[in-house]
Formats: sequence, structure tokens, C-alpha cells
Amino acid sequence: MPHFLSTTDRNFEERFVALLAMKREDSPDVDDTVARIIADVRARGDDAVIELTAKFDRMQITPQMIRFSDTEIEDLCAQVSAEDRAALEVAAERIRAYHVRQIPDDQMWTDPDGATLGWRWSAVSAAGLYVPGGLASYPSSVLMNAIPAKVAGVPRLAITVPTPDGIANPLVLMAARIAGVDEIYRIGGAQAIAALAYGTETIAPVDKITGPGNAFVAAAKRRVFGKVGIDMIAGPSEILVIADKHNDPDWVAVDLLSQAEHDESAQSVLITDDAAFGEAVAAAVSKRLETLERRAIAGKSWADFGAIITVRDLDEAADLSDRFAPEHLELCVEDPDALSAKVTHAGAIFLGAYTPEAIGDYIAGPNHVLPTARSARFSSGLSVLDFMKRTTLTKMTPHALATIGPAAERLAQAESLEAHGLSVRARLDRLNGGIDE
Ligand SMILES: NC(=O)c1ccc[n+]([C@@H]2O[C@H](COP(=O)([O-])OP(=O)(O)OC[C@H]3O[C@@H](n4cnc5c(N)ncnc54)[C@H](O)[C@@H]3O)[C@@H](O)[C@H]2O)c1
Ligand SMILES: N[C@H](CO)Cc1c[nH]c[nH+]1
Ligand SMILES: [Zn+2]
Repeated sequence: MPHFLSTTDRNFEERFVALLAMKREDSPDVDDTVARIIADVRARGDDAVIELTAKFDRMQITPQMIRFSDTEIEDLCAQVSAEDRAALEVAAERIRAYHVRQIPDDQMWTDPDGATLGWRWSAVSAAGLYVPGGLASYPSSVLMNAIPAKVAGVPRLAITVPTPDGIANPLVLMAARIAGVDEIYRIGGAQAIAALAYGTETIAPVDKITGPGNAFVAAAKRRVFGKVGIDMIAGPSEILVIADKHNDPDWVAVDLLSQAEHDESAQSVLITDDAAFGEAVAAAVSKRLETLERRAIAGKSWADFGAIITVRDLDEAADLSDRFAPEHLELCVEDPDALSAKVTHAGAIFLGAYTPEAIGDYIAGPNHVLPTARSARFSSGLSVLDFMKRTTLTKMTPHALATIGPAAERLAQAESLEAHGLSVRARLDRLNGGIDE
């Protein structure tokens, strides 16, 4: 049974805070394990990666097998049906069309003092894309990572994807081919993140690591940040549904289960202004769990982290949702646009009863790599910008330097940084000596 809460309960605030604080992905034991794995890969490179892959993915590989060969990719792609390939291509095209709009503009202007200023965007040189593969397989995540990277213009794209028991999903390889990925490595978990960040004999290090993963992957990305850039913490999936009584309880139930089935650590929450509707959804979830293929995972996630919260009205629902800052927010209410306007913190919002979150996982166009564990308070879903950085540009004329230089000299003196002041003064003195512009 999930956690049942109501904002009219006397101890609501205490229970709600406890729900928010539930540790799903940053427990110290996960972090300790990850620290050891990263240190091992840094020290022993491929040998460590091979041993850890044997341990966690039950697969014995050699250094030559770490990377998928062209022949293997060819053979696996040949196994993909025409229908599956077509679905991947539709998804890829929609994702590309959405992300192209994110390409930022360079800017350059001359201000009234004569200084020419601006910025220029450029892509990172190499990106490592993590594609999860432990409990489920994610061809969709290949597209969601690689397409924005390609749109940004990243020259080198490397994917890591675990293949537990040696089983590779052909659609993952096909998605990588459609998206134009350069290198694919059959490794996962913290060891893959460490290999991408620090490099091994087989894997050249990258500059930026993106992509979702389980608690070990999320903790590893946190740890390598600084050596490389990362996109965000995109850990175990979450969905928060705000639904009024005019919905079909079964629709809401399967939406909640759609994220619960990712991982025992996933979290699904319903907020409703009608207690009886909440009960009906709970019953519908139980019924669906009797037959759902992944009922073991989804059932544990729902029992441990699931919640149904009854609120007095939808304004209260929006406030509580902002405190969750969920990865996915579904608004199944009469006026979803109006309610959406009251929400600030969410990775992605799905408006209206005919917009199940799953449509965003695969095909709508926006990215499905999204911030979890309340990090939507300060970060956003993966975008083209995650693969780019901005360089500022400044160009002074003698006239511009004469105009704004003295204030710089003054500030340098105030900071007691003499050479700073002198580097401006040396030029101002020359100008005062009558050198023309
Ligand atoms: N937030 C997002 O944008 C988003 C998108 C897609 C998927 N997800 C999430 O990604 C996750 C995918 O998880 P997954 O497990 O299927 O695949 P995964 O690839 O993330 O994790 C599998 C790897 O975890 C490592 N691992 C497993 N148990 C370990 C242990 N005890 N110690 C050390 N390492 C261990 C292994 O190396 C294994 O290769 C799910 O939580 C899903 O909800 C999130
Ligand atoms: N819901 C996941 C993000 O949390 C993305 C995904 C991929 N495939 C299915 N779902
Ligand atoms: Zn999903």
C-alpha cells in the first residue's frame, strides 16, 4: 500500500516532510561503493572495468570486447524489424525538430563607450552518453542523449551501455546508428562513468557526461563532476499526477505505474482534491499490479515510495507539487494550462488527460532525460545547451579604453592588485601621450 496523506491531517506537515526526505538515491553506502569503483578504474583502467563488468553485469569480456565492433553493430542492426526501425526514425525526427529550436544565437554589439562586446557558443569536443541497461533497455535514451549532442555539433560521441549477461538490445545499436554515434562501449554503472571521465587504455576520456541511470550512475556522475562536466542528476524516475475526480482511475493508475516499473527506487505520487477518487486509483493500481509484467519492481516502488495525497483544492496541489519539484508532472484537471501556470518547479509538465507521460518518454519531442530527487528546483532537462559552452568576447578601441579604463584602474587599486591597475595605466599613459586611435 502506498502512503496515504491528507492536508487536513493534524500531522500532515511532518509526514509530508518525511516523504520528501526519503532517501532514494544518495545513501552513503551507494556513494562509498561508487567512490571505490571510481578509484579502481582510475588506478587500473581496462582491467578494473573488465572485473567490475564481470561482477555487476555477469559478463566476462576482454579489452578487445569493451567496444562494439563495426561487424557486431552491423549484425545487431540487421535484427531490427522494419516496424521498430520506423518507430525509432519517427521518434528521432520529432526529437531533432524540437531540439533544433534550442540552438542559441551568438551576439556581438558596440556599446555607447565604444567597447565591442559579445559571446560565442561552441560545442564540447567529446561527449560521453550514458544509456541505462540494468533492469530495462533504453533505445529511447540513446536518441534523447545523442540527438541534442549532434544538433549542438559535438564532433565525438561515445555511448556506454551495460549488457547484463551479455545480452545487447539491437534497438540500442540501431538508435545509435540513426543518431550518428561514433563509439559504443558495452559497460555500465559507476565503472562506465569513471572510464568516460578519466579514460582507460581503450576509452579516450570525454569532456562532458550526460544521461540517466540508477543510483550508482547518479552518484558516480556527482563524483566525477569537475574533472568533466555533467548535465544533471537524472536518477530513478518520478511521476507526480494531479488529478480531479473527472478522470478514469485506471488511466491515472497506469500512469503512476509507468514510472514505478522503471526501478524499485522510482517514485509515483497522486495528488487529488477528492479522497474517494484517491481510493479508486489505489484500487486500480492494485488491480493492474496483479498482472503487470514488471509487477515485482513496480509493486515495491509503489509500496515503498508511492503516495496518495488528498488536498483541499488544486491551489494546494500546485504548492505541494512545487515542494516535490518532480521529474514529471501530469495535470489531469479541467484547466491544465491554468494549473500549469501556478507551478514553478518541475522537469517536464504534461497537460491534460490525453497527454500520458509515456508519450514524452518516447516521441513527443522534449527530452526525457530530466532532473530527479527534487533537483528540478535548480536544473532542467537535457538540451542542446548542455553540449555547448559560451565564450565571451571583448574588444576595446583606444577611445573606449580611455573612457572606461580609469574606473578599472580605480577598482584595481581598491583591490590592491597593482599589476591590474598598471596594465590599464600603461595604455592610458600612451594615449595621453597623443598616440592616435
Ligand atoms: N531521470 C531520467 O531522465 C531517467 C531516464 C531513463 C531512466 N531513468 C532511470 O534510470 C535507471 C536505470 O537503471 P537500470 O538499473 O535499469 O540501469 P543502469 O544502467 O542505470 O544501471 C545498471 C548498472 O548499475 C550497476 N550496479 C547495479 N547494482 C550495483 C551494485 N550493487 N553495486 C555497484 N553497481 C551496481 C551495474 O554496473 C550495472 O551495470 C532507473 O532508475 C530509471 O528510473 C531515469
Ligand atoms: N521515464 C524515463 C525518464 O524518467 C524515460 C524512459 C525511457 N523509456 C521509458 N521511459
Ligand atoms: Zn519512463
